[in-house]
Amino acid sequence: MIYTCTITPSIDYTTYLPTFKAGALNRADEVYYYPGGKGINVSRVLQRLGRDSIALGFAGGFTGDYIKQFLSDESIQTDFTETNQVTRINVKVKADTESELNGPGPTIEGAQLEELLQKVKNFKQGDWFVLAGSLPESIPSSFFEELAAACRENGVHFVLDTSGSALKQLVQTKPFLIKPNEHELGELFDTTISNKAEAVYYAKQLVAAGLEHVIVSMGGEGAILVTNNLVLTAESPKGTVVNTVGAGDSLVSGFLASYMANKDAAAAFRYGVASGSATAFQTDLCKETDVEALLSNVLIKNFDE
Ligand SMILES: Nc1ncnc2c1ncn2[C@@H]1O[C@H](COP(=O)(O)OP(=O)(O)OP(=O)(O)O)[C@@H](O)[C@H]1O
Ligand SMILES: O=P(O)(O)OC[C@@]1(O)O[C@H](CO)[C@@H](O)[C@@H]1O
Repeated sequence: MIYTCTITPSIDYTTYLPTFKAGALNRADEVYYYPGGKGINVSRVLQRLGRDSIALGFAGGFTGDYIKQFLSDESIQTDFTETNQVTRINVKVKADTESELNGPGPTIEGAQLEELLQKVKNFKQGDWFVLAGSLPESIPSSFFEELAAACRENGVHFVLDTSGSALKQLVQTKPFLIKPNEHELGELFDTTISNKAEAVYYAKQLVAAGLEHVIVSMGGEGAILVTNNLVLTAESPKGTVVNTVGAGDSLVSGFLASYMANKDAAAAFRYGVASGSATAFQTDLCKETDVEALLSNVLIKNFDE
């Protein structure tokens, strides 16, 4: 089974308007209320690609109920730990520029963390655990290290998509896959990454330190993949960008769905990049037919030093 975990879920209140003026009253033409948070997006795309998963994490209040109902309507199993706080609403403004306003994560009590840890300890060999999204500073990083250790002990593949100091700490647990974007990879090495050659240079250091698959996503520029025996670059397909929220999560889902089917990292990389772009080209997350239609437009090359 694949388990996704979103410590800080959200409702993504996604608004479309021609122009946005800070400090003025703006009126949107269209609005959408999607369940969000990176692990939840991964579960939603996996479901669209024909893979079951169980979405874990913390949810509470009327927004938490909305998220659970929405996922249940999409036939996605959930096993959230209930909090007594209202799950955040993240505001996404799609106008002449894209702006985002994300709320803070919840405060989680010790007993609630313990509940999640016990769930992870019960995973079986060959299961997958995708920990994705921001990890509140109020939760000690030792907790996430315990989750990673439980995965290692039970033969569970650990996939990590987070940022900031949490990424710095957890990269040392040598996940099966990490997928930072170029800014997150830059933060990890206290530098700025501005092209694929630089991304490859730093991703190689992570693989040398024991990570199995490092994908660095670079928005409209595509992505790179480094493993022990592959160094690949991908140019993403061209298209009309509508909403890039969740594009990175779609890349992760596409990679995992394909990798589980064929155990072929290069093919999975192509599928992941196509999934990311398919999401960027529509309001909601991609569907399987959108991904299949873009596959041949992803240009994969071996990286030449
Ligand atoms: N403008 C774009 N045109 C085509 N493809 C895109 C575009 N933006 C994103 N993508 C696709 O989606 C993938 C992931 O995008 P990106 O690097 O923006 O992820 P991210 O920063 O993790 O996003 P998020 O956190 O919103 O999920 C890219 O590798 C690419 O395949
Ligand atoms: O605040 P975080 O946890 O870093 O990111 C949360 C978020 O921006 O990421 C997802 C897209 O990847 C959205 O669904 C969600 O609103």
